[in-house]
Amino acid sequence: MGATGLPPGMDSNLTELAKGGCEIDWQPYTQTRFYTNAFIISDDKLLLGFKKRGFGANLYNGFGGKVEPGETPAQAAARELKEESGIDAPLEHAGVLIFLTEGTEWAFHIDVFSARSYTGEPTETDEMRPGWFSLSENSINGNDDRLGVSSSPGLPSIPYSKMWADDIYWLPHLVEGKKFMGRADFAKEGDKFIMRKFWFGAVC
Ligand SMILES: Nc1ncnc2c1[nH]c(=O)n2[C@H]1C[C@H](O)[C@@H](COP(=O)(O)OP(=O)(O)OP(=O)(O)O)O1
Repeated sequence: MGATGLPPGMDSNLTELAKGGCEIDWQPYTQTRFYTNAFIISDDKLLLGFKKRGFGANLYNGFGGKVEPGETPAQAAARELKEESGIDAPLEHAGVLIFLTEGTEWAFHIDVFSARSYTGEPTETDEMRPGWFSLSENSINGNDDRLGVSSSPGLPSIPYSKMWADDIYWLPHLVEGKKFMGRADFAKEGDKFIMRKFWFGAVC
């Protein structure tokens, strides 16, 4: 923990939402690389993409990627959303996720965005297969989404067991329209990423 009791890399204006994992030190890092991640909410539905290749393949996630030189995070988020799902949306900043993997000297700084409307039709691309998931309170949105029963006809509940392990701690907060910041340190075991330590806070 830093001097304020928050993990390194966090702003000071945060109220703890969730923390856990092993009693280990936060992984040190010397560089930061900037990424984006965007989530579309429409009525009681959430749009996710199934990542077909590359980093995070076979997981559901928001749409995003690297911030290119000369871009703001908001511009990168809009571009990545269009490239990966075919849609445009009035994205608003929703939070920041600092994400580390064991053995790397750098941290992902992921600016997370959300929008409550969009234009265009979500379309499968080389990288992502978009799909809608129910946000209804009647759908079971815990770890075992296989048992999920959605009240949005035909829609499954949010597939947390097939998403990055940190998402369950901040995505419900984003869906409620609240801002967050947090950190998750992962280890790599074979081709799997295991979350070792995490901390998430609400922005006051
Ligand atoms: N732990 C965790 N939770 C939620 N989301 C993420 C993570 N780690 C992550 O990396 N992400 C997100 C951040 C980004 O949206 C993607 C990673 O981007 P990706 O598309 O794989 O990046 P590149 O392929 O390098 O970039 P582009 O080529 O798309 O610019 O996952």
